[in-house]
Amino acid sequence: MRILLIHSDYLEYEVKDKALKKPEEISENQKKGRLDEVLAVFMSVEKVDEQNPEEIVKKAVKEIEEVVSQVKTNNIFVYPFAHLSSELGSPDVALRILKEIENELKNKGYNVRRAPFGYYKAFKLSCKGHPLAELSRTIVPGE
Ligand SMILES: Nc1ncnc2c1ncn2[C@@H]1O[C@H](COS(=O)(=O)NC(=O)[C@@H](N)CO)[C@@H](O)[C@H]1O
Repeated sequence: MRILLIHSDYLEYEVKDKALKKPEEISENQKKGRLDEVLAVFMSVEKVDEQNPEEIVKKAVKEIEEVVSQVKTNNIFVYPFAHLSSELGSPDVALRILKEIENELKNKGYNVRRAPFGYYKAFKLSCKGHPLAELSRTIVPGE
């Protein structure tokens, strides 16, 4: 999994068109979303992650929690992003992993939104620009 973490004044998105034949089913109020004072977490699930999705979920949550504590926010935006890797995992596994990451973070008490999966989306992001505002992580099963 490749992760890009951007500490932002806000992240807002608007769903445009389907990017997959069968994107995630969403309600009307999921077509637009915004969080302020947020850690935006863009994630590309990779083929190798399919070897042990549960381990990837745990490692991703650990990495996200570490950054959240450093930048001192409680708001997290889980954002499916297919452009951080050339070895993408299957959409089904990717969606399952992202939903589990969302749920684990919610269970830990964070305020979490997740952008819809399988759609082209317009988005606006306001990076804060401090030294820890732009971070990336790579996690793989086993290591
Ligand atoms: N492995 C993945 N990790 C994260 N998001 C993914 C992944 N696979 C699919 N998605 C989601 O599905 C959308 C489309 O994925 S995609 O790989 O870019 N596929 C396409 O764009 C297709 N139109 C052609 O393959 C992405 O914007 C993202 O929302």
